[in-house]
Amino acid sequence: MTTHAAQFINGEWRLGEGAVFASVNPANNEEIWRANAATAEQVDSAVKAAREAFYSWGELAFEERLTVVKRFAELLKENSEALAVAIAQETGKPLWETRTEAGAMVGKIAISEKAYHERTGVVENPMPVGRAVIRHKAHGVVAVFGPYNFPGHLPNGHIVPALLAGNTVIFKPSELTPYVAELTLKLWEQAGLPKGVINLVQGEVETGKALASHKGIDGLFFTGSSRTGHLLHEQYAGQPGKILALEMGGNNPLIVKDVADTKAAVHDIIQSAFISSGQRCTCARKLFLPEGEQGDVILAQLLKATKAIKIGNYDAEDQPFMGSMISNNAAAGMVAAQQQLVELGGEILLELTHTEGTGFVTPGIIECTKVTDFPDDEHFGPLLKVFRYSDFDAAIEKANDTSFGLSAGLLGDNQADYEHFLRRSRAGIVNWNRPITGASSAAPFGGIGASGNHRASAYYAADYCAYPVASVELDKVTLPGTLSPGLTIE
Ligand SMILES: NC(=O)C1=CN([C@@H]2O[C@H](COP(=O)(O)OP(=O)(O)OC[C@H]3O[C@@H](n4cnc5c(N)ncnc54)[C@H](O)[C@@H]3O)[C@@H](O)[C@H]2O)C=CC1
Ligand SMILES: O=C(O)CCC(=O)N[C@@H](CCC(=O)O)C(=O)O
Repeated sequence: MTTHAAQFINGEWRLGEGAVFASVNPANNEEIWRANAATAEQVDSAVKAAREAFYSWGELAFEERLTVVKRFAELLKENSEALAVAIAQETGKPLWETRTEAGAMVGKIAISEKAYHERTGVVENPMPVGRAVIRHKAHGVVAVFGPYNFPGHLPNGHIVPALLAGNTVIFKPSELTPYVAELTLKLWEQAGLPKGVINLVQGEVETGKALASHKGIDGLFFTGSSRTGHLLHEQYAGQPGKILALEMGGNNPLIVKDVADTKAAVHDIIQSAFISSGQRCTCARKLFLPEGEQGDVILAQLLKATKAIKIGNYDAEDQPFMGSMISNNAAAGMVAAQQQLVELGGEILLELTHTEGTGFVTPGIIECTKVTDFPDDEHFGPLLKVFRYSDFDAAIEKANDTSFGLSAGLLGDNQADYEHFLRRSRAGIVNWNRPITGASSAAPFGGIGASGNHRASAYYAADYCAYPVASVELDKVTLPGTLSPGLTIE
């Protein structure tokens, strides 16, 4: 495959001037995309183009910006199958799932429009003299960094609200999913976004560093690993004027207590732990099961159902539940994580196995109750750690024993247990009798601790896309009826 013009800067597709990199289908290693990375100079051109475009884009009426964004939504709908196929080819996720991702991208537009008005609308309050008005203004030029696991939906969750608010954008996608980013940018171009309003810089870490450290950006919206997020946070220290929104990983617990329908519990556990081959930041990593008969029954059913999970190619006619992981390396990393847990005292109940040379793994379940030095790492794949408990409070305490705090859930039929769990749980998403994946775009999405920096995304993304401006206003300069003591104005 030859290189091609993959950098979208100032409304033009340009050849990158950096090193060549490629994207492969992780299921069969077929190359699907190849191009040269953007250099620091090209990143600089993108930032300058975005700055130039900001003045006119930011000053358009909201309805004018919305018109372009709605055209993008129409194009997304028309091209949703092509986009779903591209996401599936590049990530290995099955088509049934990537079709929902393409659908979520369309849904984001109406939700962001509503959030713009509700979260950042104009509010007027009368004052004894004049009125107090709250308005919101765009920050300016913002960088958006995306992860590979939802290469369409998650960057879109930053880009759409950022553009609606009036910012201009430089998008740096994951180097593992450049093809999906390119297709998405072509739709923005077709939608008629003025030149420079959105720019795409593709490349590996060097391109990311050049953008993140560029002095000309006013903000950075990041979804990705906690490790990279922490690096960015350190890099932004001492720059209080720049807005940094970090959506990072999790080490998420799911507790089961007193359920009548054990099959339903098994369903919700599988949806929580193994959807997207465990590559969702919200996935359950730790499962707390009660000691005794109920826990034994659920565990036996879970092992049986997990063993039966269908794994396969994204386009198999009989669709699999799990496709390939993102890469051979990521899959090998999961085998290493499993081995590390065994060395720490974990007991494999269902082995995670890897088809070497591909991203395919089978889901694994490992009993970790006796692991004393449990590592607080996010294992971003289909490996579920099981802990048996005798005391609910002790289970909640152990569930909270993590530096992360993204999602948590209780499967249990007793409402009082849920209310107790909700009070004690330390996470940004706390669910009851539902899987802990599949968060709603109509709610805030973010975590505490090492999972984020209190700039929740999804419905609350509007908040970090604009800053509030408070004004006290009166139509004419007017002398007050009563002057302050000691003043004489004649
Ligand atoms: N909380 C949330 O909303 C979500 C969090 N995630 C997390 O994302 C991770 C998986 O995504 P990955 O693509 O592996 O994340 P990553 O952190 O490796 O990469 C994210 C982005 O940052 C860039 N990047 C990497 N190192 C950089 C550096 N030193 N300077 C500047 N840019 C850099 C990458 O090129 C990519 O565009 C998981 O940890 C997952 O939990 C994924 C989805 C949602
Ligand atoms: O951002 C939104 O609009 C809602 C959040 C969302 O879609 N979350 C998904 C995927 C996030 C991930 O884990 O990568 C989910 O909760 O399953």
